[in-house]
Amino acid sequence: MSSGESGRTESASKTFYASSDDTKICVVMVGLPARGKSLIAGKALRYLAWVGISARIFNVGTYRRKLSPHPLANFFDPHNPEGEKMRWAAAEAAVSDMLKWFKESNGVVGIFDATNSTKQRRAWIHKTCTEAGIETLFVESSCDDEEIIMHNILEVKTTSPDYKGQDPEVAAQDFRNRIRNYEKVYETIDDDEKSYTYVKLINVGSTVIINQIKDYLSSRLVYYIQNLHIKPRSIWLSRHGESEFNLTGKIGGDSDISTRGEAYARALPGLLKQSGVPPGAKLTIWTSTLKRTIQTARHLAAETGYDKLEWKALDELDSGVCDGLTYEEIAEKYPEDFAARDEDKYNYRYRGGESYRDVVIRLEPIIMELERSDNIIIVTHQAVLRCIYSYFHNMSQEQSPWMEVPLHTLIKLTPRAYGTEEQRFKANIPAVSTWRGKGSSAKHQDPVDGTQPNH
Ligand SMILES: O=P(O)(O)OC[C@H]1O[C@@](CO)(OP(=O)(O)O)[C@@H](O)[C@@H]1O
Repeated sequence: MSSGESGRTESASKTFYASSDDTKICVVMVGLPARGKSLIAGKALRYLAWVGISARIFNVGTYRRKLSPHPLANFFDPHNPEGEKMRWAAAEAAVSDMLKWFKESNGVVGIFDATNSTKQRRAWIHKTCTEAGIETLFVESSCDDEEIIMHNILEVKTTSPDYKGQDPEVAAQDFRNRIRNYEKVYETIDDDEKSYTYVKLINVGSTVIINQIKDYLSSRLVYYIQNLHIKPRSIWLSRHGESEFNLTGKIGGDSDISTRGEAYARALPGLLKQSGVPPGAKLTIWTSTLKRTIQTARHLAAETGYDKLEWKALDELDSGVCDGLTYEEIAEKYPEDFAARDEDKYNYRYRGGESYRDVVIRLEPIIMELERSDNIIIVTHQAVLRCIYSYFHNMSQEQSPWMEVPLHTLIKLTPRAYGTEEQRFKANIPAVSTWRGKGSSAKHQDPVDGTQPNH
């Protein structure tokens, strides 16, 4: 949009991908138990939700639990007819619900989370989906790293509802026996299935084999999945130190940091250390190309020797014709725009500028790179930080643009098997609050009582 055109709210239904493309995909997870399938499924779901694609997981285990809530390992023995019957019934119920969801809720990506361990089962899913006009993407996760398998057995499976209230040691032993039963019939995806679209992940992220990717959405998904790894690491997020514009309540711009902002920049190396960086860990500093983030990371880079990278994609949301104005001035000059932004902040695009939706789209390569990377500290801006944070915490599009992200605070995120762990470290250096509540055009507002600056 060129500068001067009126700001407008993009249709919320518009997704990241071309709206004319009506591809529907069933992502079929494949793999023995404890191979990280549900972890991959959960991450893919979070990514899809973040880029605005309607997606849902259909976990066959959840359906099976309705028929058999706490089965022992022999339930999964392929020679146990009773168990076999129930497992098929559960798979059929899940597929039937998934097809209904595609049709009635306009779903785009259904993730079919089960072992899908035989060629027969996969052929059935492929045929059922094809008949319904849905493409399939098989994602096989195999793993021969005993340490990873043991970790999955203990950390994930002993917390499964299947073993609720049981001694974790007994549960882990039973779960190992369950795996043995699956191994009796397990067939990896091979040349017999080369007409299928599939991705095979060996030891999550170390080796990837890709076959027959046919459309854009599948290629994005495969690219995302192949970037995943499960090595322990953390991601630190910080806004720049308080800027001269923050002090006067002006938005956007490329101002220097204030004296207090500089104090934060000097405190940042200590704050990062205090947050717990594993000894000898490799860490990279990412900033935007704007002065206030570069100045904030300056001492950190000099004192630690960590590599530093400037990303244009991390620049603050472009506020177009409103750049350099205060919220009060915007409300006065562009009252309709001001109200429209409050009405739907995620989708509202500034005249000649961007919306939060636009920022998410330009941040996609950052997320891909983050998934591939080890420890990263990102020094960026309020709106950009909200978008990145909402990816890790699966925060809704309505909520994320209103989230409070205080200045002079370091956020440490550590991805875990299910969800992201968070710790916050506040530098004891005062700063204004740049948070603004709906309907307000106050220069500085405290999110708690809505009136006080955060000094
Ligand atoms: O979307 P809202 O809530 O307006 O927040 C974004 C604004 O945050 C600010 C501060 O008010 O970012 P920044 O951290 O870069 O200083 C503005 O520059 C930017 O326009």
